[in-house]
Amino acid sequence: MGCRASKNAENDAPNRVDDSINQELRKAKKAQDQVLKLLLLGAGSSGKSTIFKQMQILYGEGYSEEKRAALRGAVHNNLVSGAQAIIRAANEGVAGRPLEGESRAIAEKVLEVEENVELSEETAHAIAKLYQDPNFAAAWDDRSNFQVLDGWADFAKQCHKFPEWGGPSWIPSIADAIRARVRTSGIVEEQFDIDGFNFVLIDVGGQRNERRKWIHCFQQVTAVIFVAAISEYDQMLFEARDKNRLEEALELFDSICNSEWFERTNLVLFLNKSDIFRYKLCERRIPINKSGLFPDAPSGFDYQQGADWMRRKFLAQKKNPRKVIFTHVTCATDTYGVQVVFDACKDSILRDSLQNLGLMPT
Ligand SMILES: Nc1nc2c(ncn2[C@@H]2O[C@H](COP(=O)(O)OP(=O)(O)OP(=O)(O)O)[C@@H](O)[C@H]2O)c(=O)[nH]1
Ligand SMILES: [Mg+2]
Repeated sequence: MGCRASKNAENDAPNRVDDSINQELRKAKKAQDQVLKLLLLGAGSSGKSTIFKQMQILYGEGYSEEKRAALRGAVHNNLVSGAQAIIRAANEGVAGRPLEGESRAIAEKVLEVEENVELSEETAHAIAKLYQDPNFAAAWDDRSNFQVLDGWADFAKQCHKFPEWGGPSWIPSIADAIRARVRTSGIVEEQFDIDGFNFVLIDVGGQRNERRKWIHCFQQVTAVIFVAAISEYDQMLFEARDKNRLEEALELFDSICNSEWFERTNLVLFLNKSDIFRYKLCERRIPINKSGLFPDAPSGFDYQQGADWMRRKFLAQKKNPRKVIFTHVTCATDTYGVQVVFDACKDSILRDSLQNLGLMPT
């Protein structure tokens, strides 16, 4: 008997180890079978789709030639419509100074170009020439006064290289593809396998008329990534020209972070467009309270103080003191920067969702 007892005791030990390994493996498998749903929310133009593109580059199939070629038309439209907006703003006295002489004649031609038309050599060179005009440049500098794409100059700087850049056989670079602006309408989603975990990333349109569609994605969300463009403190909404963009982003964040839908959902706040924020605040010295709407903002031009104020201002919208919101200052056009930030988010999202599933000690 003694011998059997001792034999059993000997056999028990490896079984317990095997059981606990199996249990851990089952837990890990269960965790990996979970679909982790990440929802990108935020106002129009805040940078949601740019983050989405970066995730495709970092964790998806990347940005193939085919995908980039499909964005040629978008880049052409961004370039031409941006130039037209600047010309109108200059000539109508909204920004900069009215164009004169040869530039005025060139500008008239550019205004005649229709949307969705292949970029011609004449238009490319006309825009390259206008880009050198001081009155046109002054209007571009005053771009907070009207609606124009933030990254327009990245395209304008290159169009003198036509046809190597912008020509019929040109394929946008990855940098051009990241900057190409196509307003999102509806809901776009893609699945990514990241470190063996199954993430679904959902991108929605952020302009006001798009937001009624958001509710369709609100169920079983693992984490909301709210994207706010902190550089837009002196700009008006595209869809409502009397509404300050930062004020809109704060109100929207208020409704999301206090929403019953997301009571138990991880919330990550991206304070985005940090590069433009730095340029506006430190180089152009545009005060955060230029609109008069943010009297509690720092009056100086220190980047860190400004970014810290933005963080506090957004977090002050939160009504539940127990709710944890992870914040990151981001530049969505910088692939490496997005990777670093996403790595940090991913770890906290995974830890939290595994705890919620009872797969990890709290
Ligand atoms: N310089 C700079 N540009 C950015 C940044 N994030 C986004 N952009 C640019 O801002 C523009 C708008 O970005 P999108 O990603 O299309 O914005 P969105 O939030 O998806 O906008 P909707 O689809 O209308 O909701 C694009 O031209 C981007 O290249 C950033 O951090 N820095
Ligand atoms: Mg979008």
